[in-house]
Amino acid sequence: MTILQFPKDFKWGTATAAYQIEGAYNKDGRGMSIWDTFARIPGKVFEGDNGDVACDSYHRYEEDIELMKQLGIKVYRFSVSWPRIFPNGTGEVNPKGLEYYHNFVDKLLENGIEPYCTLYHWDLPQALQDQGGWENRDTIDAFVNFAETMFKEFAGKIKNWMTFNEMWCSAFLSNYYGNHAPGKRDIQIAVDVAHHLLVAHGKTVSKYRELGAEGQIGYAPNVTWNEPYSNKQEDIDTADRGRAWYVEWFMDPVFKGSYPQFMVDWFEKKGVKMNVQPGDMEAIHQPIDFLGINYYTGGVVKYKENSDILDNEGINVGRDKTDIGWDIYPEGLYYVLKFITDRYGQVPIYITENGACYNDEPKDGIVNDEGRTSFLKKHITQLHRCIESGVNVKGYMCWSMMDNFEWAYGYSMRFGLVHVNYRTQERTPKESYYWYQKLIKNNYHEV
Ligand SMILES: CCOCCOc1ccc(-c2cn(C[C@@H]3NC[C@@H](O)[C@H]3O)nn2)cc1
Repeated sequence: MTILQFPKDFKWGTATAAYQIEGAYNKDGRGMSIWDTFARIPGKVFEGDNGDVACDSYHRYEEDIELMKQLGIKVYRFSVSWPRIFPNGTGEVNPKGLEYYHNFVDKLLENGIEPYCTLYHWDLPQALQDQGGWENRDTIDAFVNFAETMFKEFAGKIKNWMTFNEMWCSAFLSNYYGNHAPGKRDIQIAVDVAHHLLVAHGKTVSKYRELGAEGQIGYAPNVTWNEPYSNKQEDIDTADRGRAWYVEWFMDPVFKGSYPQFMVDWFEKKGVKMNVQPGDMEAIHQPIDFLGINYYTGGVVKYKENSDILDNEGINVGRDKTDIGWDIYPEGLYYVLKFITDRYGQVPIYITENGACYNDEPKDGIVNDEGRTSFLKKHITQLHRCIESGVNVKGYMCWSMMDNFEWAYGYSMRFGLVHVNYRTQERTPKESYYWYQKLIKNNYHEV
């Protein structure tokens, strides 16, 4: 047996997001978000599920934090519901919204758990969407205003901030594929939204520096690793596009101050214009303190003309899959993190999401989710390879602390270390919870 020892101060944690767990959608002054609206459109979400109640964590956060304490996590990644703080997106602050997050963060700190706060995890106030949402550049300043309010209100309590979760999903899944809110299907809108999100990120980082806020700030892109189906140049090129759509498109502007030219050329060939205003790239290109990485899966891609925006199609090469149908590809984590480090240097990295969907149910009070434990073992092994290879990994946050609203899949797909009975709200730690508890206690993984 070999011991894979993690660094002494490695930050083991878990992650969730407001719309997916809080519920209380209309409680204490919260305004509507685009996901409240989207989930109410027939056919958009599995069986018409929505986040009205979710895991009811708005009322049960003390119980949830007790489960986190027993798990032994050092850090907890959560997101703030923008419409709970600004029901109309801007203007009047909702004091009950601030009060909720003060109580929540105080309880985390009381239990020795460091809060890692994501400012935007997809729940844009509907009032701003009514003005054009992220297509409208005015939303950039609305976001900076929201962020500034949070930085000032939680100064000294929250010292780890992420601006945006998975910009690729907010831009392309939501405005090109249309699977997520607001559900548009227009590549030009998607590219414009991606750009506005990046400008909002950069302006928020600048505001954070201007305030002299204590702590660190970063963001959390989602990445994948695409292997070419063959050594044909057309397959290699399409695999590069597949990677760059998630990695370079959202990281080059931050770390290099420019978009990857080969992708700009590709999008322009597909009829997309780059609507970049003077000063935008400089605004985006602000030094950050850490990079969050969300990794779930990777794939093998083959060139196929006009198959979709990248002219590539995924090929099923027979890898095992989780219950949501995603390939289990742990090595992809190693390859993508090495690629990122080679391209952008030793930026501190936190795995801000990694986890698996397995829909096991309790039997006699036990949830034997061995698939999830196996997935975690394989990915944590690859993470150790990264550390051994010089990747500056500082922490790992398992997605997710508990089963929750998995967007268009509703409650049909379970990613939690803790099972949630949505009828009774009973929480049941799964066997993977106990494996992760031991890993955290030992700070090593034995293979
Ligand atoms: C139809 C074409 O499809 C192309 C790829 O489509 C997807 C779908 C989904 C994802 C996806 C989902 N998740 C999990 C969430 N991360 C944040 C947190 O809220 C989790 O719930 N990460 N990535 C990526 C790509």
